Order: sequence, then structure tokens, then C-alpha cells
Amino acid sequence: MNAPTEEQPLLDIADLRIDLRDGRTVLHDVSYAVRPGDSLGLVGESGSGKSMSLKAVLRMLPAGARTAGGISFDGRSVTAMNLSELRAFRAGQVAMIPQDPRTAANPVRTIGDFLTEVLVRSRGVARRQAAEQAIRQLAEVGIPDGEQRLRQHPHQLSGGLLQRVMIAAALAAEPRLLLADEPTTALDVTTQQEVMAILDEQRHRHRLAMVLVTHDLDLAAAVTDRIAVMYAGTIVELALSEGLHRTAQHPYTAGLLRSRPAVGTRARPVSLPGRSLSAFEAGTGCVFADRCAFAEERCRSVRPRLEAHGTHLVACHRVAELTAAGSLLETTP
Ligand SMILES: Nc1ncnc2c1ncn2[C@@H]1O[C@H](COP(=O)(O)OP(=O)(O)OP(=O)(O)O)[C@@H](O)[C@H]1O
Repeated sequence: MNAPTEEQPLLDIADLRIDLRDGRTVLHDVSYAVRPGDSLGLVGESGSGKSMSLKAVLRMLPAGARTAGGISFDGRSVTAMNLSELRAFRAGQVAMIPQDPRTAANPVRTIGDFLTEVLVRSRGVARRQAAEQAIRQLAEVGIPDGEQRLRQHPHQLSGGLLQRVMIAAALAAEPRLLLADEPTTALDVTTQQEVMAILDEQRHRHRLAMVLVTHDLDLAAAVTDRIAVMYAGTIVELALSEGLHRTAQHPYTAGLLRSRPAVGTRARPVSLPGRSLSAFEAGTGCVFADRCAFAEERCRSVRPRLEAHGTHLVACHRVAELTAAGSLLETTP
């Protein structure tokens, strides 16, 4: 279950909880670790807290939000960093790949300005040298005509090209951790695959750790080592990505898998009943109890903890009996 290496975690999240200014809890009991070069997918429906948990790492939460629990990077507490430490952490250790490159890019500035700004301003690199470096970085993400691209504005590039520019910009600062929040959802399907392949290749080449937020279990399984399935502000299952589509142990993970169109089978997707809850809407019991076909009395009153079951971590009172009979994906209530 742990990453194949015994290295210390680069990012270590322990019992993270976030309450908004109005008192609503949006994240609770979230723990995971990512080691250097390791990648984790945070998967779940809308509102489950995936983006919030990335924003917490960067300390970019909505004003007035309160954080409890630990977020440490390379052994240092992110929550305890002062402003200049935080600025250095954001500029040099961690990079965010945005969801929609068009919203993230400044429309009036050239791609060249965007890519060279950090090098010229913060690192004192000469403009010509910074441009040459930017051209090399563009080539690395599959943009061969960099010299010309540097003179262009964001609207002159397709969404796919612009997202490659964002990846090049993220890598320019030589970060150790990439945070990617639905990095391909704003792109068309074929472009999505190309951009994801480049991100994956670059991540491996530079041995970067990555946390990838997505609602797409198959995408997460293809490019991450482990997957944390989130529901209502918490992790309900954490397991190795490989084989998760066969070995899901939490009823929510199984439901997510059943609800997606599976390539190569005749099985029809079956939607999860009801709607996804946010953390503050969940009661005292299991966060998934209202939508779970297997829920019984204790599931509605006592919250299960995320505990080891085989090679998975699972938060379900009934995990042992549900999985005893074989694959949960075949089990009907
Ligand atoms: N800026 C904000 N102010 C107040 N509440 C917010 C804010 N951003 C998110 N929330 C709330 O926090 C909860 C978690 O949202 P979050 O964006 O982390 O979910 P998500 O899993 O990333 O969903 P999506 O896939 O839609 O991005 C939701 O209930 C959401 O409404």
C-alpha cells in the first residue's frame, strides 16, 4: 500500500480539517502522504473537497477559513510558515497546474513574458538567456516552434497548447511537487490525452511528486500510483491505483466504478442514487450512509474510521462482510 520506496514523505497531510468562516466544515479527517516521485489521485464527485485539500497545501483557502491538523512539506509545517517562507515555498517547491489555462493566463501579456517573468525578476537571469531557457522548456512539452510562440498572446494558442505552456511554466521553477486540479477538463477529448501524457512524462523525467484532482477514476488510475476516493469532505478509500477497478472495497468506490461507461464491456453504467453531499451536510454516521445500499443502523449513527483492510484503507463498518463474498462490484444488496 505504501509507495515502493521507504523515503520520507514530501507532502504529509494528517487529520486535516477545514471550517469556513460561516462555520461550515468542508474537509475533515483527511490524511495522506506523498513521497518524492510518488503520485496520488484525489477522486470524487463535485463538492467532495478535492480542490479545498489542494488549496490548503498552498494556504490559498477562502478568507476566514480555519485549518486544523497537519500539513507538512519535506518535514516542515506549511501551516507554521511565515509569509516570506510561504512565498518561497509557493515559488520554488510546489507548482499548480490550473484547471482552465485561459482563466489562468493574462490575456494582454505574451507567452514569453509569462514564461520568463520568474527567471528575470526573481532569479536575475538575463532576458535573452531566460528566453532561450523558455524555448527549451516549450520543446520539452512538445512545442517545437518556441521562438515564435514566445511572441504570441494566449488567445492565439489553442487550449491544448496553452495548457502545455502552463506545464512548461510550472516546471520552470523546478518544483518538487505538482498540484494538478482537473488539468484537462477544459480541453477536448483527444487533446486531454495528449496533455495528460506530457504531464505524466515530465513528472517522471523530473521525478516530481504529484497530487492530481479529478472526478475521473480511469484517468487517475492511468497516471497515479495510488488513489484516494473522497466523499463529503473525507477519504473513504485509499488504495493502489493498479487494479482498483477490480478490488474496490468501499460501496462508494464501487458505485463510482459502476457509474462510468466501461470500455470493452456491454455492462450499462448505473448511476449512483441521490446527490453528492458536502461535508457539512453529512450526519454523525458514515458520510455515505444516505446513498449506500448496504447501510444499516450503526452506519447512520457511528462514523467509521479509515482503517487498513487488506492492502486498502477503507472507512466502512461492513467492509469485511461485504468483501468476503468476492468482488464488491458483483455484490448486490
Ligand atoms: N470559495 C469558497 N467559499 C465557500 N465555500 C466554498 C468555496 N469553494 C468551495 N466551497 C465549498 O466547499 C466544499 C468543497 O468544495 P471543493 O471545491 O473542494 O470540491 P471539489 O470536490 O473540488 O468539487 P469540484 O469537482 O466541483 O471542483 C463545497 O461544499 C463547496 O461548495
